[in-house]
Amino acid sequence: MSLNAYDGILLSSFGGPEGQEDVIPFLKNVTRGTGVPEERLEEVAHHYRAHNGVSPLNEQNRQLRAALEAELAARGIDLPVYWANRNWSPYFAEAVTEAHAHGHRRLLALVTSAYTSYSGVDQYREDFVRCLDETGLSDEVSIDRIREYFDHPGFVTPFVEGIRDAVALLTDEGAASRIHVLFSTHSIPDSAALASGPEFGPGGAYVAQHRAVAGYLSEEAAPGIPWSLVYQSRSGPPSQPWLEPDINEAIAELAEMEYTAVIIVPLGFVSDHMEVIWDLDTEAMATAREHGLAAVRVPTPGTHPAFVSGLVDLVIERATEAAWADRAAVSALGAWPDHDRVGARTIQPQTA
Ligand SMILES: CC1=C(CCC(=O)O)c2cc3nc(cc4[nH]c(cc5[nH]c(cc1n2)c(C)c5CCC(=O)O)c(CCC(=O)O)c4C)C(CCC(=O)O)=C3C
Ligand SMILES: [Fe+2]
Repeated sequence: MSLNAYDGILLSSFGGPEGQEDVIPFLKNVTRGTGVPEERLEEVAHHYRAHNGVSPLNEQNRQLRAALEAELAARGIDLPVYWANRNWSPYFAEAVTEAHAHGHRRLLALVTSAYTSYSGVDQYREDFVRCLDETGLSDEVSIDRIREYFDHPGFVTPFVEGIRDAVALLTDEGAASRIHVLFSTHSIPDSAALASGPEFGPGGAYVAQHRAVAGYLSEEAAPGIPWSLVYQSRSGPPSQPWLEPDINEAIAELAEMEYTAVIIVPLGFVSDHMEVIWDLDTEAMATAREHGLAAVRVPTPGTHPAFVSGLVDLVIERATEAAWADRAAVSALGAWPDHDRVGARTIQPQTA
């Protein structure tokens, strides 16, 4: 298949440290210009230190790139996949310079972030603009960015399977009578949530998207089991309001309400990176144990075949400018709109 609209894919991610000596420089990159307090940085440094200073994220992205290459090849689509990050090497400027040197000019960015937020959308746009400026390639290279895929079948299918497995496991263990599903995502400041799409009310598009997918997953994979949307990985100064409740507080409250088991769904995350293996597998699991609750953490999409193939479907959808009605989406919000192009002389608006 020839997809003339693009000649390369830019797998775009957050980046993470690859050894103890990277931890502090990485955290400085992440928090530059933000009001994250010193105590919080030390706390988070400790999470990385406990894993030899290595974030699992980079290896997960290398595996995702390999899986995408295999899926593209299997479908006869000739597009190279470049991988680059916001906060750690390989940085966007390196990958875009390399892509340009190989003769590629029209890149499509697949971002490892499924929802609308500053971190997941606008900040990537700023990264792309800056990297084209820095490399002097703004006139030659363009970068389009795939739409938010929070309700694409490729992203939700791994969660459907994981939740069904967790229900079955807890039912076998006899804890079924009082299960609660906790859909967990990254807390962000209330003001940032609102700014993600004020037309959706106080939590903005960010909260509306999570609620929509959680509702779908509940019906599809855990019908009749109560659920709630909870938040994790709060940062920033204590004086600033962030989305609540925190997952650990929610677990304590469920124990008081005589629930006996929780299913923890890492709904906001694409792979098992540090926020998942520390804040959920280490902290939230310990909280559940303290309160005598059985707990199962569902896998993230990672390199699940449905996710990988869904990402390739999204590439095809964008490259062929698929009709709106043909764009896959499982939630009531429908397929999220495309974003405008960055670079290549003009910023061309994409029409829906
Ligand atoms: C919405 C969101 C996502 C999901 C969407 C997306 O993927 O973008 C996300 C992902 C991630 N966040 C990550 C790591 C960190 N995030 C931090 C800080 C912050 N995150 C925020 C939000 C988000 N973060 C915010 C509002 C801050 C406060 C500072 C600021 O206003 O920017 C800090 C600094 C320390 C701290 O404050 O916790 C670290 C180290 C990693 C890598 C994990 C690994 O290494 O395996 C990943 C995938
Ligand atoms: Fe973060």
